[in-house]
Amino acid sequence: MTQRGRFITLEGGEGVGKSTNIAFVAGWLEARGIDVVRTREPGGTPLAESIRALLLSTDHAEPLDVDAELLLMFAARAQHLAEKIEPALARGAWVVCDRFTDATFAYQGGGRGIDPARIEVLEHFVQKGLAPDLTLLLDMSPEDSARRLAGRLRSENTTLDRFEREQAMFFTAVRDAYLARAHAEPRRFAVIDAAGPLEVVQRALEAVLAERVTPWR
Ligand SMILES: Nc1ncnc2c1ncn2[C@@H]1O[C@H](COP(=O)(O)OP(=O)(O)O)[C@@H](O)[C@H]1O
Ligand SMILES: Cc1cn([C@H]2C[C@H](O)[C@@H](COP(=O)(O)OP(=O)(O)O)O2)c(=O)[nH]c1=O
Repeated sequence: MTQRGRFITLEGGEGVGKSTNIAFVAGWLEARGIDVVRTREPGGTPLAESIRALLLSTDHAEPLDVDAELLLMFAARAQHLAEKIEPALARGAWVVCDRFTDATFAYQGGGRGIDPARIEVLEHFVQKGLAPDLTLLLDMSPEDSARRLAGRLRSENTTLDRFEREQAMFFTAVRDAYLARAHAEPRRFAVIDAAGPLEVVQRALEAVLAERVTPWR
């Protein structure tokens, strides 16, 4: 029987380096012969990416209700799990995902102020017990990440999405919620200081992967 794959997630605030480092994590695993599926949330399948577009859009005249936002996150997640994550894990591939449910607890829980107990109800309903095996939390102060985001905006000439338009207080609450979750589940989480130069961040990631992943093989 094929051994089920492992599920690794990358988390953190805006501009902490998740997209940059997901390639590094996937490459590290692939170099060790692991079949890796790289994906992201919200999104990861065509339909879930359509829900993502709706969630990030600033084109609607009416505000998006916070519960509607929460339900759309989980609707995208249900689709992503059914179409991509579960089949990949079942065939023995490892899934490396840019954000997952910890982001919901951080953004919709910490940022928007939704009671975490209500988020847990949806977590159980949609995930039916599935949880990441390892979560790499890239941690950085909201001030530093705002500076990085500003740099990216200048170089790529893009506009801010619906979340990126939030105020500093929102991002502080997001960070605090992430750190509280990492503190509560130290065996699943590894917190990595993301404020340093890329080589330093990647050396820290490599150390965590060597320590946590090697015993699984
Ligand atoms: N350690 C680092 N030091 C400096 N700049 C970085 C570092 N990691 C990523 N960046 C840059 O910061 C910006 C945001 O990184 P990105 O990977 O897109 O973050 P995220 O996916 O978390 O939003 C990009 O312009 C990226 O090149
Ligand atoms: C997965 C997820 C993302 N989000 C938000 C965080 C991000 O602002 C946005 C899109 O994620 P992402 O593309 O990772 O943003 P960035 O690369 O700018 O850091 O969706 C939630 O609010 N809840 C969730 O459950």
